[in-house]
Amino acid sequence: MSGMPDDRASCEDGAQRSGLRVRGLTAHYGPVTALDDVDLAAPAGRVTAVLGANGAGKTTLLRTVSGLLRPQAGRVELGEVDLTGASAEDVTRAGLAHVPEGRGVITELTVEENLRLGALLGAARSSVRTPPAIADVYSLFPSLRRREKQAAHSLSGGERQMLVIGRALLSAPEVLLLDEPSLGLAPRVVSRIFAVLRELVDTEGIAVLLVEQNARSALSIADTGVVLNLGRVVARSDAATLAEDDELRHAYLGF
Ligand SMILES: Nc1ncnc2c1ncn2[C@@H]1O[C@H](COP(=O)(O)OP(=O)(O)OP(=O)(O)O)[C@@H](O)[C@H]1O
Repeated sequence: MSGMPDDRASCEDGAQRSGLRVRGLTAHYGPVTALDDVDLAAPAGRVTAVLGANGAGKTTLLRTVSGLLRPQAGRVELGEVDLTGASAEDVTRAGLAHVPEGRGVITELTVEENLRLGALLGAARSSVRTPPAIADVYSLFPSLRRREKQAAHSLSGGERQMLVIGRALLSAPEVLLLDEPSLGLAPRVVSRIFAVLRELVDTEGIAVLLVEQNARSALSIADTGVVLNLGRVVARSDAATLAEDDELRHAYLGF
């Protein structure tokens, strides 16, 4: 893809490490406007939470950023690289990993085989960012190591979520897009996954864009939050300020 950085020097210049930026993003499904002129930034080394009720546009935002849906207007930028309208494959190659809602593991493959798929993508990006080893993912999520030879369909919901996050990390992303990673999981499992994410953001400088209906949990690990309602940004602030805003919490965040 034209303009994509292809060597370490361009990365060190900050071409990608500054994270994700979305400007004026507008997306429709036929007559339904799902995103309306959305601006947001997910900087490197930060967790940015995208919050809002059912139908606010959160999933559409991630699908548009990751190239699954073409926007009607606006721009998606990774550092200085314009990814607007790029294919999902080019977006992944540029360093954006999308973990969709619903735990997209390949159930017939073993845990290790699922992880090897991520490692293939990471190998393709190794001139830009050093990918972790599969052993590193097992260190982050020890329960995956215990099940490395098992088919992914035998995993619990929490383990599946760990597997898809692990697979995404192996692709050596600059930006990790996570759609509802806490959905259906026990609070203890959510805390474990969020703690790992926080550590990765702090140590590796990855940018995380975290879509959550569970606003309270999301704000507990996020640096900043953006609140969507009917496809528009209705609030943005640091996480602590959003968590303390009673009016906003009652109107949009459900806690
Ligand atoms: N495939 C689709 N076709 C038509 N309309 C859609 C489609 N997907 C989403 N929408 C509509 O777009 C709007 C935004 O939906 P979206 O799924 O992005 O919201 P969300 O905030 O992720 O909500 P949820 O948490 O329920 O997934 C909603 O009005 C929804 O009904």
